[in-house]
Amino acid sequence: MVISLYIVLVVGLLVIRGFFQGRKLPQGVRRLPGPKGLPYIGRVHDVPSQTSWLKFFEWSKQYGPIYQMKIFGTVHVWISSEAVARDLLSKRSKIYSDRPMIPNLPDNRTSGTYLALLGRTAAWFRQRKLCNFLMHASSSASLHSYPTFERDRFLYLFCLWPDQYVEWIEQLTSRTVSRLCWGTAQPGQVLRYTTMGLLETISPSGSLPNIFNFLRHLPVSLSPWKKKERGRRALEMKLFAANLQFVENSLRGGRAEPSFVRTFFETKKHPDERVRERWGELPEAVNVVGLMAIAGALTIGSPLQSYMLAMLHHPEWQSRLQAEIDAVCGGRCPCWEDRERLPLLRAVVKEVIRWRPPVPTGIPHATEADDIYNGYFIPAGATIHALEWGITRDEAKYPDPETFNPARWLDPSFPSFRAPLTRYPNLSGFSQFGFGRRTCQGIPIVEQDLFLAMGGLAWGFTIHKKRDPQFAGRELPVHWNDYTPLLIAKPATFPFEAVPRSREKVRRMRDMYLTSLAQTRLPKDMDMSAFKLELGDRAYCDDDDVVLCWQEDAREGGDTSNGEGVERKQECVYVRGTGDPTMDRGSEAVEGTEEGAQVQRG
Ligand code: HEM
Repeated sequence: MVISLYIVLVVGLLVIRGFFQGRKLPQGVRRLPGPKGLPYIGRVHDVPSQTSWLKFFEWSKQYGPIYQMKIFGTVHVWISSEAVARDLLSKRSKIYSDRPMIPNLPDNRTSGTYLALLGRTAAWFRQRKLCNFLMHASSSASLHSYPTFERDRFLYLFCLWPDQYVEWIEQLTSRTVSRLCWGTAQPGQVLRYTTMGLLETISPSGSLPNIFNFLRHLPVSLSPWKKKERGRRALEMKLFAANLQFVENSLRGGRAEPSFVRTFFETKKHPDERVRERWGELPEAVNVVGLMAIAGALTIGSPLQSYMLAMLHHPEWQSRLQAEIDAVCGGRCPCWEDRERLPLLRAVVKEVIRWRPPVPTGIPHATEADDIYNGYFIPAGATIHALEWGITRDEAKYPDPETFNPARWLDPSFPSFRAPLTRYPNLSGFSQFGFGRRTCQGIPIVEQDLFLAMGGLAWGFTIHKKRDPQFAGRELPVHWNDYTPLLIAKPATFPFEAVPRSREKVRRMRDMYLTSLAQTRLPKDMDMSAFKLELGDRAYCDDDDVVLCWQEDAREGGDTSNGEGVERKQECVYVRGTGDPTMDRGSEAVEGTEEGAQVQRG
């Protein structure tokens, strides 16, 4: 009886909704073109679960730079032209700056937890202002050199164990944002894990309810997605609370490193009450900082891996880049202060992002009112996708778009060229970071991280295709475009050889690593108790998914280097049974142990 009533109610609501959405349009106004689909479900069956952006781009070639498709009653608009995206998302941002509801995280617009997913609410406005203030304070202090210290650590670990490149890249990015957020790299590994889980929760291809949205009505007991998200969120909250506790303890001891949270606390001590109150209350600041950590933990790793892919397929650009770095830096590794004199390195950074957009489908906006654009009707409540993959393939702006060609940013004959080369190319205002009022706020971090890491890789290594000794040294094939399907896409792993360019450079890398350790190690008596997550802390509810919690001990006398190779002593943060090979790899070493294990190589 209850079920029948429920079905009648749902069908009734759908009919009413269909009636309003199917209403007559004003004279001379048309609906956007687009692929016709089956009633109600639209063309959902035609969207591949892998590299969906290629299909959306293919449709844009057929239907034009802006087209629509109805899926489960919602109008989805796809934009593949930067000009159209700017016309709507930037110039009409008053009605195009909302976010759609995510079926697998249905309170995303209102809960205030994740700024990037909030609707255009007062909380979003406040949080964005705070985010902006914290970013500005940190970037005007050159991000406290954290990206350099972490890059130096990364290069030597990559040199010792290049096969584990994904691990080192993701440690680099998650440790850097952890330090920016909380003044310590300690949370980096758990942050990676909880962020990957959140990506699955919100990505269309990550959880079934995001495609078949009626599944969101299932009770928790019948919904593996809800259970998984609850467990993930519980761990994330525990992590953020531990991080806050750590900063508070460090402040009490007068030894807090610079961080977003420290900056926030400092404003609370300001003599002027208006300044004290300007940035809101602590619980909201904890969420804002947490979101900034999430936003930076994995995104930056994607272009770093794409850089390696690009160098494997285009060795000529690697040689040119090395020549530029050698000429300008005279044998030392590039540093952030060199940026004006390294335009090719900046062009490579930008071209990697253009060639393989890290967020290829974009993060959707939503409309708050009906609109008419060039005679086409866009209804209120539509989901608007700036298809970043398509935008970077606009032949008018990027001739021969499939070719990786950094010259398009350096040579005046290309439409994307901009002078002066001491300043351009840079990432500011680049379409790949979104549009209008929702533009990405992490560009200073991305810019510095990528410049230093790509520059360091080109300085230290020649990356080339691996040869197979069993087949007369034949080159092992490397894919061009096999990317993971979540909202942030990263390349599937590939074989390669990373040859250090000289013995001298390896020696320098080791010195840089040791210096970075010395500069970043915390005093011996530092209170790290906040980070003692328990062995077996559950991240997910499935029995297999157990967080083992390794933490690198970064105190004096903790993480040590024996001067030859590197000895990694870890206490706890690892994850089993996630199906993610990156996560699984470390678990072998800790299986069955409580204290952790020593991993020694090199
Ligand atoms: C390669 C790295 C990154 C890429 C490609 C990227 C890209 C994007 C994109 C496409 C959006 C959506 C813009 C829109 O809706 O129009 C976005 C939003 C955002 N990003 Fe990033 N991002 C990156 C790294 C970061 C980092 C390191 C941070 C750290 C603070 C960050 C913070 C944010 C925030 C706070 C938003 C939400 C803005 C809002 O909704 O108001 N991003 N990013």
